[in-house]
Amino acid sequence: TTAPVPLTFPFHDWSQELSPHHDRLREADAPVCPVVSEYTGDRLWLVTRYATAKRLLEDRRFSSTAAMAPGAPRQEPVELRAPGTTGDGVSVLREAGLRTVFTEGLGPRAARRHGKWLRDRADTLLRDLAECEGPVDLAADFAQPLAVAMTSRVLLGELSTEEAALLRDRTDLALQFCGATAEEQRGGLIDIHRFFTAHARRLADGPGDHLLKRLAEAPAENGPLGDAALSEIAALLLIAGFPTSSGFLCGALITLLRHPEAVGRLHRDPELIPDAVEELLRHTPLSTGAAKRMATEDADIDGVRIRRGEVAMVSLEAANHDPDAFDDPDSFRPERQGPGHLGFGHGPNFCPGNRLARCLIDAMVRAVARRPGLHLTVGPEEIRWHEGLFFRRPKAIPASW
Ligand code: HEM
Ligand SMILES: CC[C@@H]1NC(=O)[C@H](Cc2c[nH]c3ccccc23)NC1=O
Repeated sequence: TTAPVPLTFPFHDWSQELSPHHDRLREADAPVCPVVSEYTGDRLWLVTRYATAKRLLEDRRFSSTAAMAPGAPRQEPVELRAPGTTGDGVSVLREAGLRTVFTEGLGPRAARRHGKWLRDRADTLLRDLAECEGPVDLAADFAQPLAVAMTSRVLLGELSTEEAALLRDRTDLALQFCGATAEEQRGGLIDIHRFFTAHARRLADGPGDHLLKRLAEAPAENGPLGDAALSEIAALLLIAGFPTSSGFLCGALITLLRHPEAVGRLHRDPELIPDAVEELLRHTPLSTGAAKRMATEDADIDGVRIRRGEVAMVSLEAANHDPDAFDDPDSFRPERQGPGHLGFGHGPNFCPGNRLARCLIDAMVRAVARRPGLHLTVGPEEIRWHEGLFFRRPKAIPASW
């Protein structure tokens, strides 16, 4: 008998329909399954069950930093590091003693400070669209401009329309599994690095109260941030904060428009919006890849021996759809009670931007709930998606009132 051919990863589910592999893996006995990276041939472990995912993500023997190191087994075609950079902005922040400034700059106070104008911007964008005749594109003219506004005013400083377009195109190029050669992807990473080498200091010194300014002006333990460190940090804010927010807002919008009765309930009772935001974060798949951790010592997870140096990946979207954790997981139920979702991960690398992201999503949902009757003008299966992106995003969301 021939050994079973291990699954290759990723599963190529570029739309919001989760791959049938996830169901099969969850039903199979092994909650930790061997897969092979389609692009590097590296052998990796994949976790798809909620309980196993939480346990692994809070297990200190599994390191995110080690999984990013050069030469580590990996899912992505090219290492996410421009030549001459560490490719690990989180460690640059830690070594500069700026993690507290960073997390506070993204924390509840920042979310409250920016909440008012984010809601006004979301409402204005949607009101202007409501005055248009015929169908509108909620991706290009609502979700993405809202994500750009947040990235500019909260994270990086005032980006021009051209700069935002350049950065969106280069992050799409760099952060994808297929659709570009390895050389083109490296070029995308280099262009992002070049952009911030040229502009990070100007953005930090420019107008506004954004995070890059707060980091550049903070009294770092090891002296103020040099240009190279500032550029790495700016690239981290972009890569972690922009394609994720933009893709998520688009995906969450589609989920809302497919559930008009839920939007009607939120219109009548806006107090339900925060719970709806959490259910959107559970239900809406964002990453087509997985959160990766390298074992820094041999570890047994659910009877599977993961050896030191091997990399385990957690599919957060599979865990968020685990029937053992969530009743009828594929249905969108804003009033659902139950365990916390893993839409922002779990454990030491839990998303530090989660408060700001919740505030952004809340602003989007509030604007949609104020104008019920908005609906897709195509069937959900007709929506076209950017194929291959790490963070799913549709090419357009045709809608009308
Ligand atoms: C809807 C929007 C967002 C979602 C769904 C999201 C989700 C996540 C998830 C799941 C992780 C954990 C990855 C892992 O465990 O390896 C993460 C990490 C991270 N996120 Fe977010 N995020 C969003 C927006 C943001 C924003 C706006 C920022 C602002 C800069 C941000 C900054 C980060 C950073 C720096 C990390 C790495 C944390 C670490 O490795 O210690 N995210 N995010
Ligand atoms: C190389 C593939 C790429 N590498 C990562 O570390 C992230 C981890 C992650 C899972 N869901 C998220 C949502 C927002 C931000 C990050 C994540 N996912 C990826 O696809």
